[in-house]
Amino acid sequence: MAGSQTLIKICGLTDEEAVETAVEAGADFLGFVFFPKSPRAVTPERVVEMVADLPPEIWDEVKTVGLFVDPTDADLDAVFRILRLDVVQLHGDETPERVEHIRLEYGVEVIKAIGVATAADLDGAKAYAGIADYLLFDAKPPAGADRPGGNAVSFPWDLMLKWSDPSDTLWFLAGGLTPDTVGEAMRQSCAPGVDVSSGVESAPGEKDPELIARFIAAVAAEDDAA
Ligand SMILES: O=C(O)c1ccccc1NCC(=O)[C@H](O)[C@H](O)COP(=O)(O)O
Repeated sequence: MAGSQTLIKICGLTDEEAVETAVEAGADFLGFVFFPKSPRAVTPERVVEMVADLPPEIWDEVKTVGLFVDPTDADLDAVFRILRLDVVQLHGDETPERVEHIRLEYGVEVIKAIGVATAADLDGAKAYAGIADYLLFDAKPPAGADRPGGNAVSFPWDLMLKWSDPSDTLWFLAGGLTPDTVGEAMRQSCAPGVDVSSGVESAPGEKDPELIARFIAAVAAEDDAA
């Protein structure tokens, strides 16, 4: 396992080979999408199958993330009855109070996604700093998109240099990253973590193991060079 300083989340995993590649290459977070309209949507039963053959010792280093959009407690219960997740990613309009409730009620870490187009969007994120365990800064969806994330769209990475947070909550840069762009994105944003979905796919919902390995190697190379 390679391992790197910058946290790496591979999101929208849908098959065993991609999961194994992500783990072997050194991903820190494995993301599974529980948003029915997504081409990456999975069931909790399917996630149980996908991770079943991973060596148990990896769970000291790797976290499972379930991605939801404005979930009710019933939505979360339906997944947690079958699958124990380490982290819940909230990609909708969840309030800080809702983030806090989910952390306490489900005993999980929470990643709160924040849509970014301009520096003004960073102001709204401050309400979640120190409440969510991690923030994830993602591009706002294009007009007419049928999902709030996973759209292969970027925002200006250097906007993140304007982010200041006394609580030092860890954060991910997301949105349209690829193996070819992630190094430059890391240099421009100084992100402590990076997240990718579309950029490691051959088609929506079909992860490409080679692209996953290249993405993680590119992050490690940038870490080594820094
Ligand atoms: O992936 C989806 O289909 C999705 C659906 C609903 C909300 C969020 C979704 N994806 C979020 C992500 O995969 C990432 O956290 C992030 O948006 C980066 O995606 P990408 O631009 O595809 O790399």
